[in-house]
Amino acid sequence: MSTKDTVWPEGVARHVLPSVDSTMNEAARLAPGLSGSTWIFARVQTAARGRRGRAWRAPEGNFSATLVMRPEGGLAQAALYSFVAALALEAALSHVAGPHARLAIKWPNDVLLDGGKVAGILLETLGQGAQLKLAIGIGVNLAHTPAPDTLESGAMVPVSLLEQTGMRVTPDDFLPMLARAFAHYDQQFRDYGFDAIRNAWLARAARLGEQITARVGGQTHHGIFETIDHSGALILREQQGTRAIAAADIFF
Ligand SMILES: O=C(O)CCCC[C@@H]1SC[C@@H]2NC(=O)N[C@@H]21
Repeated sequence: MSTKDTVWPEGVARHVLPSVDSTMNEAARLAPGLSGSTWIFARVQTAARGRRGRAWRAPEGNFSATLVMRPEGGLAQAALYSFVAALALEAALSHVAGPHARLAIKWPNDVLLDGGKVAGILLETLGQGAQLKLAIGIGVNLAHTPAPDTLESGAMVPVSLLEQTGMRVTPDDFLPMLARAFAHYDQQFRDYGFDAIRNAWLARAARLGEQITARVGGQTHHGIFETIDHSGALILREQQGTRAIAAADIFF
């Protein structure tokens, strides 16, 4: 690790907790009193959650944090931060794992390493109107993976950075790298809009141009993953035409 790795982005605050139920819950508790962007970081979470109400394991040695911030463009743009966060997470992991690590982003925001899920992102809005804030929760399997019997059928195989690369990175060391990468992509978004983020995201997308399956509610759609549109929706080319999918579980 070089001294540059520990540099903290200017104007961003952080709260460090030894243990918490969930950094998302702590974000909701603290948000009304926070004025600027703040990372809420915990060494252990006892009741962490994933997308769609799923449980998320967050033992000591894995990375757990939630960034509370004001989204550029308010509620309309808030969901686009899913892609900003995924790019930042991929960049921070690439920084620690090296340029040859096989990293990719699975739509919308899971980060894959060697084809397995190494990190997940959960977005929640807090407050309304002028008080609107976004909580971006990030969990990374730096050292541990959940036991196979805790996974839903069809879930991506979980992997850890340690097991795939042999790299030992502590959550405390990973936090400034991720915070810097996020500040970089957030600035890109503010300066150049979603197009810049979309292009960078597409360059790292898993299975772009390949056959995938999207499960939306009770319906299953098979097709070619063509692109993402300007709202971040996945464009699936089916035999009868293209379909824009705003939210789904994706299977390879
Ligand atoms: O892939 C997913 O389902 C998203 C997982 C998000 C987990 C992180 S860990 C930090 C933050 N606190 C939580 O309770 N969840 C998110």
